[in-house]
Amino acid sequence: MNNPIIKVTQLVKSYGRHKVLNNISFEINKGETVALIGQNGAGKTTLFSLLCGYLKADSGSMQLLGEQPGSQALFGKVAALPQDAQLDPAFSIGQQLSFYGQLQGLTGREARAETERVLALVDLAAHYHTKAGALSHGMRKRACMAQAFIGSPALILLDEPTAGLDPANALHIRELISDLSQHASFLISSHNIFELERLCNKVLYLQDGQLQQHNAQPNESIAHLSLQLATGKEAAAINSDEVCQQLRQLAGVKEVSAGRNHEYQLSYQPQVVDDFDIRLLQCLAANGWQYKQLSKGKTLEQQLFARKQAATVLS
Ligand SMILES: Nc1ncnc2c1ncn2[C@@H]1O[C@H](COP(=O)(O)OP(=O)(O)OP(=O)(O)O)[C@@H](O)[C@H]1O
Repeated sequence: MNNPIIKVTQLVKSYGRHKVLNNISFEINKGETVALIGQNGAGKTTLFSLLCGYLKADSGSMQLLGEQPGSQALFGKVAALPQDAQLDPAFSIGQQLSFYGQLQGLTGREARAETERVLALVDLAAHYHTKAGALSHGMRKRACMAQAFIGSPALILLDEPTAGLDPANALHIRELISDLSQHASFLISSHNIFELERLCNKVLYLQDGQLQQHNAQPNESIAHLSLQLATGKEAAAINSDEVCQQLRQLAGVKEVSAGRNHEYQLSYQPQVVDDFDIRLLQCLAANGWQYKQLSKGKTLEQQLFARKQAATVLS
């Protein structure tokens, strides 16, 4: 039997007359790393706050590991990094994280060892005794993240974990999440969909109070290619309708669409021809078109953008 780590059913949350979450339902299973995406104000933090038990829903039900959000039984099993997580500036981060560990039932010695372990994970091992107020914004953020890792929880909720981090630290945190995802399930919100695309195998997309869900895993029966033609002097003469027409004639092609700057998106059935790339390059060469970039796969941005366009057309 499938026992979801998170089960949300027909959840509704309004602020006054503003219905932020309108009857949303979803499940997250053990071992999944799930992205929560949505525009500013879409309701991501509201959903996180509900899951953490900081806010009460108007209606609907939520279960985390079979328990109600905020339940004492979840202490140590579910960890959260809120968007505006803060540490007390007057105390050392080691003291604060150790205290949190002791609240989870660790002895003083165990809590100190655990704090050292999680601070090392986020490259702050040398700052055990540094007061939170003396850390940079990015270091404080990493310290808060370390707190979320204390005690090896089964479910970790991260609201914008890499916002405000420099690229090297953001990469380090992504790698850390990727390593830890072998042992814990993650729900991660971020505006950086490239990072979510690499980390997550499922995407929850909040829009207008509704949730759309889709797998970030590639569909084996349909493959995608992004092609950009060279933008030299001759490129101005390239007729994109003509390019689309020629590409559509290739065996296995399902769909071709033209974007800006001589960019084209192709979807095709890889099982129809096993040398599709070569045939595509032959087609370009035969027409005198040079490619600037050719990349496999469809980015999450393209998937979401396509969904949005479709929704706009339907409405
Ligand atoms: N305490 C509150 N009282 C009234 N309205 C609120 C409150 N908190 C949030 N909202 C509104 O609810 C909507 C969702 O806010 P929320 O912070 O959940 O969005 P978000 O997706 O996290 O946005 P962002 O990406 O900007 O962080 C917004 O329109 C916001 O103005």
